[in-house]
Amino acid sequence: MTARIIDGKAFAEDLRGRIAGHVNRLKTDHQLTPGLAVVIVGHDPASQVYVTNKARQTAEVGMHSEKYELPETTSEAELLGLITRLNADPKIHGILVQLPLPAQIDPTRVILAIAPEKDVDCFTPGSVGRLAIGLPGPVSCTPLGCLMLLRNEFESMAGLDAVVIGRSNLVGKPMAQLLLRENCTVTMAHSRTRDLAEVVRRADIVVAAVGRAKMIAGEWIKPGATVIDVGINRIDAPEKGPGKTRLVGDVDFEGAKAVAGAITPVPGGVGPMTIACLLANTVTTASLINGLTPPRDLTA
Ligand SMILES: NC(=O)C1=CN([C@@H]2O[C@H](COP(=O)(O)OP(=O)(O)OC[C@H]3O[C@@H](n4cnc5c(N)ncnc54)[C@H](OP(=O)(O)O)[C@@H]3O)[C@@H](O)[C@H]2O)C=CC1
Ligand SMILES: Nc1nc(=O)c2c([nH]1)NC[C@@H]1CN(c3ccc(C(=O)N[C@@H](CCC(=O)O)C(=O)O)cc3)C=[N+]21
Repeated sequence: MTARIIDGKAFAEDLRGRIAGHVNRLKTDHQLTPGLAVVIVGHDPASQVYVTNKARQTAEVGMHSEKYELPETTSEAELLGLITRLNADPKIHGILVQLPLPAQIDPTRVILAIAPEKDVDCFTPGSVGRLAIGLPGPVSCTPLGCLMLLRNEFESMAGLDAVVIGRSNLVGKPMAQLLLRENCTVTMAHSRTRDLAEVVRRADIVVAAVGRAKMIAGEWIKPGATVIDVGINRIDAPEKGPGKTRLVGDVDFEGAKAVAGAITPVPGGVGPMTIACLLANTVTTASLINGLTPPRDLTA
């Protein structure tokens, strides 16, 4: 069996088209231009990829975008000061602070400083709580993107065995919540999981969000399973020339493709969906801040 390749890039393009339509309507009917501020501190390679692709696509859908690139040595007080200014800025409806942050900055303090109504990453306690009890609001961008791709694959996910590898607040935990909401039987795996291969072997749906190049082997995958690869890892690519690199996921793509039913590639899978969902969340928060009902087709 050779897996079908899930084209996240095309799906995201379609989603961005719908977002652009909503942005246009907010502009003409309500004189409202949704605005997104992205803050990056230091040089995490996955964050760099994210920022580059995001700035262009934000402009393409007609939104206002601001980018703050702060040096690795930025203090926690400086970052909190910037967030306070963005919280008060009426042009800004979404604030995204890229993780990971350098060691001198406590991510929890930063997350708690973000105005809840501008929390497009779904990081703050209120947003996380709403997601957990099933109330409407922004949903973490990457899990939302994965969910949209999965819903496109299945008429129903009820009763399927799903394993999420990784338990971060950014990806693993909210992903598990969404799969549970789809009535999957969800297993969460992490660095202390015993016999990960055996856990993965049982799964009809595998979501890998670890950050280790090709660590999920093809032989671990159940024949016919759907594999969603969230990982973004930059590895050396001497075949492209000296000093060149390329992006790979957490799954051994070639190995898994031979057994899986469907699989997302890296690049071109989850990454573009994350960006589209970030834009969708900014439309949602811009609407809510202005007392408007957010478009239903952009949320979970
Ligand atoms: N494509 C996209 O749009 C996005 C991609 N990413 C990428 O996804 C990956 C994960 O991101 P993020 O969740 O933020 O990462 P974190 O580093 O916050 O979390 C990694 C998780 O993987 C687990 N883990 C580490 N080693 C192993 C192992 N050997 N076996 C099983 N589990 C392990 C950790 O377990 P423990 O908790 O026990 O330490 C942890 O829960 C990264 O590559 C990141 O760049 C992230 C966001 C969006
Ligand atoms: N607060 C916070 N929220 C995040 O959502 C977040 C974060 N911090 N820190 C970093 C990770 C990483 N991440 C990516 C998103 C899209 C691509 C992406 O667009 N990927 C393209 C890459 C294309 C290319 O340039 O080759 C693809 O996979 O096709 C990559 C990485 C979001 N993250």
